[in-house]
Amino acid sequence: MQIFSENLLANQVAIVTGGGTGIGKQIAKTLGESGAKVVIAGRRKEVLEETRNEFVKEGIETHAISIDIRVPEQVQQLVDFTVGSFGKVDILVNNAGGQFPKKSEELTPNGWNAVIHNNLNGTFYVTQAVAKQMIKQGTGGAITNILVSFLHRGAPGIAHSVAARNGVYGMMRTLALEWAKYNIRINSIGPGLFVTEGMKEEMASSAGPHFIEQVTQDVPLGRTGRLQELGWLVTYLSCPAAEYMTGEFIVIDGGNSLGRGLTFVPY
Ligand SMILES: CCCCCCCCCCC/C=C/C(=O)SCCNC(=O)CCNC(=O)[C@H](O)C(C)(C)COP(=O)(O)OP(=O)(O)OC[C@H]1O[C@@H](n2cnc3c(N)ncnc32)[C@H](O)[C@@H]1OP(=O)(O)O
Ligand SMILES: NC(=O)C1=CN([C@@H]2O[C@H](COP(=O)(O)OP(=O)(O)OC[C@H]3O[C@@H](n4cnc5c(N)ncnc54)[C@H](OP(=O)(O)O)[C@@H]3O)[C@@H](O)[C@H]2O)C=CC1
Repeated sequence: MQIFSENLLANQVAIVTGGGTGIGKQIAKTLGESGAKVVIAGRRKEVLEETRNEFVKEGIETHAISIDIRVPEQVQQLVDFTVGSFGKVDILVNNAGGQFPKKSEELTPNGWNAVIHNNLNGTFYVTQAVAKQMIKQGTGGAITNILVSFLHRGAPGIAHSVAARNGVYGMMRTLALEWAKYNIRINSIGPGLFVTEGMKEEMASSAGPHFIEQVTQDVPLGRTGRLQELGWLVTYLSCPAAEYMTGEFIVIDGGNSLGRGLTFVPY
């Protein structure tokens, strides 16, 4: 279903980290279907090339680059590659990230650091490098971070990830203030459960075969999210309709983070 005009983001250039798979792939596709030129970035070259070929067949102007967001020099290569390919960058989606479930008392310092480094440091490196380019261009920009729905509530088994995402949240609020004068807006999205291969692999070892059904039972809207719904939300945040929004965190989880609700109802 095409919700937005196919010219909405014409002449806009978007970078999507982790754009070769899952949520990032769908976000990049939806931005492309609204007219944006897209650069997808991740570590696995073959996966990126496969996605790029798919997009190009669909008429989306796409380039792909293999980089690790944890390595500042490679992050700069991503920005240079984007500017070299499409002349500028207007939209950034910080989607690359993830974690592994582990009881906190069993987490090793390396395990903790690995997740903090990827989700917090990596996101900062990309955000800073892209924003410097946007400041140089002088035409503003829209940055969206993909975080998690349980940011403020907490989630047993993934303390490292919740800590890192809250770090990104704090960073976002501060950068929204610092960069408003450049008309660079920065917002975040908190997805609930969206079925992707990455999510299934991550949960496979610890959560058991019925994980998805169990989580879905707690979702008032009674289903998992559709990837397209995240694509639309990022498109909205990246387009002129959201020009007055910055520093915000939007949860999209079918009501899951409301919990089970009150047991007492007055009717
Ligand atoms: C959870 C309850 C929620 C209830 C309701 C929820 C509704 C929404 C649920 C949605 C949850 C979110 C889903 C997603 O995020 S989907 C995304 C899926 N993709 C991923 O998560 C990718 C995960 N992987 C990575 O990002 C990287 O592999 C990672 C950063 C984790 C590690 O990379 P790195 O290359 O640095 O790792 P090393 O191999 O060098 O290891 C470093 C140390 O980390 C330990 N480690 C790494 N992986 C694991 C693992 N799978 N299990 C245990 N430990 C791991 C590793 O052992 C090293 O430590 P040591 O040296 O001490 O051994
Ligand atoms: N699916 C879900 O229910 C939810 C997902 N999220 C978050 O959404 C994002 C996407 O998740 P999803 O699509 O499900 O899972 P994926 O595992 O498919 O997505 C993770 C993507 O990030 C890339 N990536 C990870 N680390 C790096 C790195 N250091 N440098 C460059 N790229 C990297 C991966 O590519 P590669 O391995 O090739 O580098 C991959 O494309 C993640 O941040 C996840 O935590 C949040 C809430 C719920």
